[in-house]
Parts: sequence; structure tokens; C-alpha cells
Amino acid sequence: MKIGFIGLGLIGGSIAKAIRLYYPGSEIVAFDKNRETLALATAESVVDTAVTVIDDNFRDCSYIFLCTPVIHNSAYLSQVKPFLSENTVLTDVGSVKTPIHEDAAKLGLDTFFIGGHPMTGSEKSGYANSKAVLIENAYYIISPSSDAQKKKASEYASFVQSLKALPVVLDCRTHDYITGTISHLPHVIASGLVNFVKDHDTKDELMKLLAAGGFKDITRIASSSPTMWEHILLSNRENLSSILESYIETLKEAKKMIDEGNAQEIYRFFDSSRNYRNSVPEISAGPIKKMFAVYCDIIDEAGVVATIATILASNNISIKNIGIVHNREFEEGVLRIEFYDEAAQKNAAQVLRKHRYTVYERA
Ligand SMILES: NC(=O)c1ccc[n+]([C@@H]2O[C@H](COP(=O)([O-])OP(=O)(O)OC[C@H]3O[C@@H](n4cnc5c(N)ncnc54)[C@H](O)[C@@H]3O)[C@@H](O)[C@H]2O)c1
Ligand SMILES: O=C(O)C(=O)C[C@]1(C(=O)O)C=C[C@@H](O)C=C1
Repeated sequence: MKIGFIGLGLIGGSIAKAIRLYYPGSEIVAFDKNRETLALATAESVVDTAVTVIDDNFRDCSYIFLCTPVIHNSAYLSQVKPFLSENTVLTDVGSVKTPIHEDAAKLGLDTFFIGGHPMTGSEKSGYANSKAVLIENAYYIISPSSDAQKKKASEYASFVQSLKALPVVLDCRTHDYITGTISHLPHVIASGLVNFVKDHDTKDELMKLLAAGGFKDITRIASSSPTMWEHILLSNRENLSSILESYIETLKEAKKMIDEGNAQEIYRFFDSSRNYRNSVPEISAGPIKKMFAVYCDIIDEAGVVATIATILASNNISIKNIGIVHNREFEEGVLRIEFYDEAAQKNAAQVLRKHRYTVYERA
């Protein structure tokens, strides 16, 4: 199987790495404007053929993935067109789908183009941050161009599944309304909030200094690539305009209940959000992954961390992360040890208790 990539950053790189992992014999051809990326991907044997122009190397691909910022993906449709063969699935990973579907239709690529969008990612970008596990357990939206593509679309869905992602079929317009609400709006809110704090901070930047979990949890995504988000907002303008209008109404209602000192409404507001948020499934990949950690009381003396690491190593338990933490629950400070899976977490707790350590298990 030969697979082509145009753009090999966070998402393109992650898909290419997953393909390399699950289809080690496949041939991967990649084009990216960044030559260092191509050199690294070739050195890591993720890519077999790195090219600096889109040429014959893309002929006979089973899949061609467009993985650059969304407006550029559309621009590449015409450049790859001469190299498509009957069985090629031309796809993209862009966060907005309707414009690229329209552009593909204008170019007569209806039988080739099937939109794709893995619902996973990070605030970090670039090939260096890519990894195969990024798409593992992530919903992967597939948007066929027409009913005529049923067979190709179902093969694409199976392929996505074989890379350990979870395919979901959605038409491009529904996709853009949904992602506008659950992804594009939150990015506007996060960046707006960060800019708001920047503009309202005290002279000695006390807000920046004191910002704690609340601010940091809701604004991680404000560190995302500005280029990527410029392309997304410009491509989903109609949806975002009306979604933002409704959201502004929600903010106005929140202001009203505060102005009126309406305790019942305020309680209802937070109660309803808590219930809904607690019902959001955690199965899909995303930034919030289940953690497998134990917390262990330690006495403050030299070598204690090394002792614990040795005990775990001698029981064949691998540590993912280890460090002392201070938080509201553990004011004195405890050692937090993170593991790769639940079995290791349970095993470690048992072993450490056997060595008379006080252990707390937390997710
Ligand atoms: N980052 C996320 O969380 C995320 C999640 C899902 C989908 N997406 C979508 O995936 C696509 C890629 O995003 P990413 O996060 O991988 O970005 P990225 O910045 O990590 O990667 C983009 C890659 O494309 C290359 N590139 C940029 N412009 C180019 C051009 N004109 N020609 C050739 N190569 C070019 C860059 O060198 C880089 O390697 C976007 O369309 C984005 O909407 C992103
Ligand atoms: O986890 C993140 O950092 C993301 O922003 C990922 C995220 C999102 O959830 O909004 C961003 C854009 C995508 O198109 C899909 C996923």
C-alpha cells in the first residue's frame, strides 16, 4: 500500500506514524514546505520518499492525506489531481469541511475526495510533536462527498479503524456546525479570555502570577498555532458568527442573574453545567487522558525518591512520571508517581504498602 502526505506536522505526522506502526510494509511519500521535517521523518524511517514538489511519486497512492492548514489543503487539490488513480482516496484532516468539499466538487474530484477529521490534537504543533497514539481511541470524522462513494467510504472507515481510531460518518455541513460549537467556539473563548487578562492585568502582572487551575485548565488551547486557527475561523465564518451570537446571549443572561443577585438561577447555572460536563464521555483521545497515579507520603530525607523508584523497578513496574507535589489535598507535599496503565497503578500501590508506605490512589 502506498500512502501520500501533503503536510507532515502534528496531525499528518501522527497519522503517518500510526500507518508505519500498523502497516510496516507500506510505502509513505511526503511533501512538506519544511525541509527539516522531511529530513527528520526520513531519518526516523516514517517516510520512504520525501519530495519538495508534488510529482509522479504521488501516483498510485491508495490514500493521499492533505494535512496543511485548511485553506492550503484546498489549494493543493488541483496540484494532486493529475496523480490520482481510480482507486485513490483523496482526503484531508482539516478542521472545517464544507469549503474543501465545494472546491473538490468544482474540480470534478467528487469520486476521489472524502473529507476526514480526527477529533484529537494538541496546542503543540509540528512533526516533532506528532505520535501514533494521538489518534488512538479518537473519533475520526469521515465526510463522503456523495452516496456514490459508499464503498470507498466504508473502506476508508475500516482503514481508520485499523489505525485504532473510531470512525464516525457525518456530512460536511453538520460537521462544521458541530465542530464550530465544540471546538472553534472554545478556541475563540480561550484566546479571548487570555487576551482579556493580559489587557486587564495589574502593572506588576499579579493576575499572571496568581492564575491557577481554573484559568490554566480553560486556556491551554490558547497556545495553539495562530496560522491554523486563522484558516479555521476564516473557513467557518457563517457558523461561527451565529454560534458566537448565541453564546453572547448566554453571557448576557449570566450577567443578568449576577446583577439581580438571583441565587436560584446562579445555582441552576452551575448545577446544569456540572451535570452535563460530568456526563461527557472520557473514552476519546484528547488532552484529558485518564491518568494512573498513586500518591505516597514520604519523609524528607536524601535518597527517598531513589528508594521508591528502585522498589518499583525491582517489581518490574515502569514509571511514566515521578515528582513531589503540593496541592490543597496534600499540603505537606507527597510523591506523585504516574504509571502507564491501571494494572501498574494497582500493583505499585500494593508493593509500596507492603513496604509500609502510606499510599493514596487517585485518577
Ligand atoms: N492541531 C490540532 O489540534 C488539529 C486537530 C485536528 C485537525 N487539525 C487540522 O490538521 C491540519 C494540520 O494541522 P496540524 O496541527 O498538523 O498543524 P502543524 O502546524 O503541526 O502542521 C502543518 C504542516 O503543514 C506544513 N505546511 C504548512 N503550510 C504548508 C504549505 N503551504 N505547503 C506545504 N506544507 C505546508 C507545515 O510545515 C507543517 O509541517 C489543519 O488543517 C488543522 O485544521 C488540527
Ligand atoms: O486538544 C487540543 O488541543 C485541541 O484543540 C484539539 C481540537 C479540539 O478539540 O478543539 C482542535 C482542533 C481540531 O480540529 C480537533 C481537535
